[in-house]
Amino acid sequence: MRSYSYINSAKSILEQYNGEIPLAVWLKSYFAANKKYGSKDRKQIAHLCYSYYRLGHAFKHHSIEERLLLGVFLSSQNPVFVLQELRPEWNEQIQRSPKEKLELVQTSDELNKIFPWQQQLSSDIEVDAFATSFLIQPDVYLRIRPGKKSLVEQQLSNAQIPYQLKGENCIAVESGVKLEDVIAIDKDVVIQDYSSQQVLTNLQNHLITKQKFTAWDCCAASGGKSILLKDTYPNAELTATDIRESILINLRSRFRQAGITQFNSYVADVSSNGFKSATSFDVVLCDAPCSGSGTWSRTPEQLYFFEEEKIHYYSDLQKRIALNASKAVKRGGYFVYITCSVFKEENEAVVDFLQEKSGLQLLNSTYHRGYQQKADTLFSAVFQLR
Ligand SMILES: C[S@@+](CC[C@H](N)C(=O)[O-])C[C@H]1O[C@@H](n2cnc3c(N)ncnc32)[C@H](O)[C@@H]1O
Repeated sequence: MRSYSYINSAKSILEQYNGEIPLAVWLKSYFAANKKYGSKDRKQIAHLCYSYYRLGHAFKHHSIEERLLLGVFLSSQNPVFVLQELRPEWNEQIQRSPKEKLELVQTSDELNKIFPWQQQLSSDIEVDAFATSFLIQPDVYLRIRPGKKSLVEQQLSNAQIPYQLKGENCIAVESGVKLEDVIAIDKDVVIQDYSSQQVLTNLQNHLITKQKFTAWDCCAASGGKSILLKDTYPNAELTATDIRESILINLRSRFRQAGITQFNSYVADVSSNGFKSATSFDVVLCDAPCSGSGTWSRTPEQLYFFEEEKIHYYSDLQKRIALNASKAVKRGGYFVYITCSVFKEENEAVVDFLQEKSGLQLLNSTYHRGYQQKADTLFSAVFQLR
């Protein structure tokens, strides 16, 4: 295919896609229905589409074609086929940093427009660095499970997969690497973002124990934080709940792989009026549903399609879930509130609300800032019921 065909195919996709389902899922079924694209074509076209959304709300007055070229220039680090033909002078500058490249092409301050919700952004997040991070594809991270480090390093080396150790038990690999055939996922490693791996460090500063204690992961999804908790505190007696049975089926299957056999899991809508847990726990984890704004460089289509009103929707839901869940904390026990959002209304405002309404005392709160290291940004706050 020629460059202009790639541009036209990407343009046609962008005109049809409306952001309702993840772009990766949408593209998969689009390419399955359009067999004429070979694997190289699919890669080029997908890269163009993702690059378009990486611009967020910048360059909105440009045509789709021009935005596709700008997007692919600003968010690629290696020469790109379409630029070779259509903007060879940009390909020569491709290895410059996104900020330098923006200076080459911008007519006004477009960096400020990539992420337009600066009023809602937490003051702990550096605006320019955060906006620039959308132009960079984050890495994929593996958390090595206890006792598996040398095995995992050996397996990656044997398969000649380049990797980088980031701290004791974290490995970064480039996105797109096929890992399933090389490593036992969930048994030996968990695919988990770098910042996501850090969210229990504040709890670990307060709760240092090898003893048994009870823990409830009240928004467990498929159990990423639950497995982290069990690896950190092997004697934790875990209960995992979620509003969706379908995701708990995934959790049970992952737990099987992970060798976690003793646990409770059931469906619970923790936001509902009058919800009350029948049991109380030493530790409650509340990894609440959120805008996901700290993870949008993985899913830049969400940056493009996000509607500001959603921030209030999530904040309200988070307050209801967190307050209901906080009532299940035993005296002396801990409550950990987590989101992958960068909006203060979803984080600092929920912490203030909990301090006012729940009787919990805030011990610490942190942004786990991944935006300058090709990772997600998460927020965590640890409370205690004294
Ligand atoms: C951010 S995800 C949790 C991710 C998970 N802890 C992990 O590490 O993989 C939030 C989860 O909250 C669940 N959820 C949404 N509303 C809920 C509610 N009212 N009660 C309980 N869970 C809810 C969602 O189904 C979703 O799985």
